[in-house]
Amino acid sequence: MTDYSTIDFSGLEALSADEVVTHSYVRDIRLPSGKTLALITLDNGRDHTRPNTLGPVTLMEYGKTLDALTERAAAGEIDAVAVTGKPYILAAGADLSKVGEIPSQAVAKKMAQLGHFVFGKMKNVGVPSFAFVNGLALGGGVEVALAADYRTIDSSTPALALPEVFLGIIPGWGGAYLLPNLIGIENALKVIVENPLKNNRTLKGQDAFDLGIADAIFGPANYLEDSLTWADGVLTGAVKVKRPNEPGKIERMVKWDVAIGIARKMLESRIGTVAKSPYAALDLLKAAKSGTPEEGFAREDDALAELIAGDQFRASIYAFDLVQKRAKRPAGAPDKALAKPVTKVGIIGAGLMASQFALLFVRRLQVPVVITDLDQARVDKGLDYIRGEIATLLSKGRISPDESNRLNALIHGTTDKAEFNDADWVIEAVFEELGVKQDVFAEIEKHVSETAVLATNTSSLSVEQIGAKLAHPERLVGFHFFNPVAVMPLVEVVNAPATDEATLSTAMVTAAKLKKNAVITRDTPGFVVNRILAKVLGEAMHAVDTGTSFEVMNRALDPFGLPMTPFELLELVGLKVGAHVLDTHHAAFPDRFFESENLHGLAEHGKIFDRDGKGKITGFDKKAVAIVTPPKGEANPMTEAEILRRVEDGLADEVHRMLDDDVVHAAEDIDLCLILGAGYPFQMGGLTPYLDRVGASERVFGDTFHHPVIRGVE
Ligand SMILES: NC(=O)c1ccc[n+]([C@@H]2O[C@H](COP(=O)([O-])OP(=O)(O)OC[C@H]3O[C@@H](n4cnc5c(N)ncnc54)[C@H](O)[C@@H]3O)[C@@H](O)[C@H]2O)c1
Repeated sequence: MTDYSTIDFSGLEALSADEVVTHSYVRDIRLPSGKTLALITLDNGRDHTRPNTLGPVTLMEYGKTLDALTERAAAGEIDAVAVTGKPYILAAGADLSKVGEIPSQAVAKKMAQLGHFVFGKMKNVGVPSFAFVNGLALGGGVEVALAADYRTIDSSTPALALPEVFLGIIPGWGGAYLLPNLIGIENALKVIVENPLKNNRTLKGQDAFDLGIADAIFGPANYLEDSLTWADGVLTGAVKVKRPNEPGKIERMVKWDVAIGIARKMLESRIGTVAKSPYAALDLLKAAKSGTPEEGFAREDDALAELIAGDQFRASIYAFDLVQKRAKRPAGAPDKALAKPVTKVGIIGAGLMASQFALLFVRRLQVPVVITDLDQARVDKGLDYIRGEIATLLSKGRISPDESNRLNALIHGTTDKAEFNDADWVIEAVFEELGVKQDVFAEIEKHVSETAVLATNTSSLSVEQIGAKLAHPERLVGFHFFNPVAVMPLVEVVNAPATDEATLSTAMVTAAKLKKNAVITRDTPGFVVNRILAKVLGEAMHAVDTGTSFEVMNRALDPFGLPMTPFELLELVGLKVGAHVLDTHHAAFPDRFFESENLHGLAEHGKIFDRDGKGKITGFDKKAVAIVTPPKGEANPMTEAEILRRVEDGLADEVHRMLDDDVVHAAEDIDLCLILGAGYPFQMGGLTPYLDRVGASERVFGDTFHHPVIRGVE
């Protein structure tokens, strides 16, 4: 058992020279029964935009406060202790930028132990302890509350979460042990593993109460008074605390391991096995079934220290920073003041992509959206989809009946291009054929005003060539969404040679209004995401074309960390689309990109995998394997390691060229595109830190993309 009192934590303050200290202010409150409750308020003295955080100095002060209260409890001066936060905020957890500066695993371990040391004092204060979760509580903020005997929560709490797994670490200040023992294993898995991986989903006050994280819930109007009265009831015995989700014997003996097993399978199929933190969290949750809190906390210390010092946490911090900062202020964005107002949107094509972004435009811009296609039947199909989605949003309570009526009234479908006359933003998503797109724009230009902006959703054609028949090519910009549009946060904004500043600015401002992150790219084949994926998929197809088995190829890139295997990705984007993308890249860069006859064969055949009734992969389709397998004697199979190395080196070369050619402004933009447009996991930190870490950058161009290389410490 760790005796935290013997550990010297004094070195840790150095890590937080500029820590904004969250102070612990204490005041005594007389409860209705006459008992005295010492209320600690955590407050960093800043406004609500700077939540309380928990750096080493803060924790040490909180610890000293609890020491003083322990003495007062022993002297009989107080009957209870409670902790709450400044208005609407309990605490947002550790200051992660500082955690990233931890120099060694030994220091990381001390940081983990400091949390346990301090929060342990709450448990041992000698009188009943309460946490009043009066608002935002994230990570360590939740663990402050879990350390108390009882909790209440404000129903207006906007977000409560243990997001650590998302950032490559685990809830290591008590969360991984205490939460499952409070709310049961299935609920704890949701909070600690599933939600972080679902785009970092958080709980509202009511959700947290329903899961059993809090024992009582009160509205914001009299939250503190109500919590104090309730606490008084607990002290006097008038209130009996019930914990229906607390795990019983049967749950521990039967359900626990089963739930962990199911979660593990879910993880393996969704994110592969490369990301360490979700699996470390699973191991801790599994072990939390039995043993003392002290044993659980010691395991948390070890796991947290190892992860904090490792590559993946540093990579996550880098990725988090990109998404928080660089994505919000895109490199090379022109003056916003140049942007033209968008008061009516025209959409050409009512297919898969067009109908999805028609919905997005109407919801986010709240302006009339007119959609067209080759004939009325196709228009109607697109409209049916959009209206169906609006109905679903309404039935789920995501929009009000008024909003639903408004959106339906704003959407209009037609085959008459004259209805585009007053549109000031027109975007096309017709077939991916140059001639078709050129003709579509030449035709629409006859209808729209002089100043209307035109946008193309092409995935890989040249925007310059698409605009070749335009009288005003300066008004055309690439605006490349990713499927599914509602989920994928990226838009590649393609700045073609003729595109003028006002058009580019309109595109950037429009992307922001759509709540998408825009990255500006040059007008080069595949822009960023498809060029990288074409490289990966081309190498993968080349491996099987030359005789590597499907099994070997399909697993070879696992360490690279993409959320799915190359073959799964090909089926997801569609085999025909995939073949087309490879052809386009081969045509542009014949010396570096493979095309694949076999992929066309697979596209004709229609599938690679066998699947069960629920769509789950059960194996490779025999016919697909036969199509690709070369005749005996011609086969020259590769090993998994050879394929991985080819892909890594090929990507290092490609990214290096992209930067030389100014396809984007910096390596960070390529990383951002992969994270936001291809689901590349945070734990990998984007593509370029990965290529540096595995040595591909050095091998290929004798340098690294990042100086210093983003990696962990010993
Ligand atoms: N599917 C994806 O994942 C994806 C992702 C990003 C970009 N894109 C790009 O979006 C575009 C559309 O792709 P999609 O998957 O939505 O295809 P789709 O086949 O589902 O839709 C294309 C629609 O355009 C219509 N159309 C064709 N010619 C037209 C014309 N002259 N006037 C009006 N309508 C016309 C077709 O009838 C069809 O309904 C392509 O350029 C594609 O590369 C697709």
